[in-house]
Amino acid sequence: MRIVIGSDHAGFPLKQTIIDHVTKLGHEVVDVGSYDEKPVDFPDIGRKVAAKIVSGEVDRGLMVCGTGVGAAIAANKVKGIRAAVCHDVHSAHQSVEHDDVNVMCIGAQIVGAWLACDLVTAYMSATFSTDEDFRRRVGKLNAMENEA
Ligand SMILES: O=C(CO)[C@H](O)[C@H](O)[C@H](O)COP(=O)(O)O
Repeated sequence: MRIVIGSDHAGFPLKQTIIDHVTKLGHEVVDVGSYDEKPVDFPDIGRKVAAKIVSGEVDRGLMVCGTGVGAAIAANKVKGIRAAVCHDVHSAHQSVEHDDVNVMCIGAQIVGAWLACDLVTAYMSATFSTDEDFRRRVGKLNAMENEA
């Protein structure tokens, strides 16, 4: 798969570890920054991550900020994005299997490097279920984007 990754300054220290891990898993990574710990606003990075997915340039995304929360809020503002903070391995794969999550967000101030890599392994190995219940629910999420 092709993966986009982005972080703010708080997520930057964990980003390269995740890039190395995703690469080791056999995926291609597009890094949209940040490239150092100079403060940046996570919505600006969320916009860049989301754009790569919506354009079809990549298959999925990863975002790292301090908590993962701001990253998820930002990415979810973009139509076509289903972002979730995942700090446990079960959510990391079920979010894809049931909810077709396409941006997993991690808090670099919350989890360490080893758990982050396990989360990424679970996220990257998961696929969206063909179960009609899950498909219908995600269809309803998509429909909500076109309301109001
Ligand atoms: O976690 C975050 C947003 O949910 C951010 O990465 C920041 O850590 C948080 O907003 C705190 O900001 P600061 O500029 O790093 O103090």
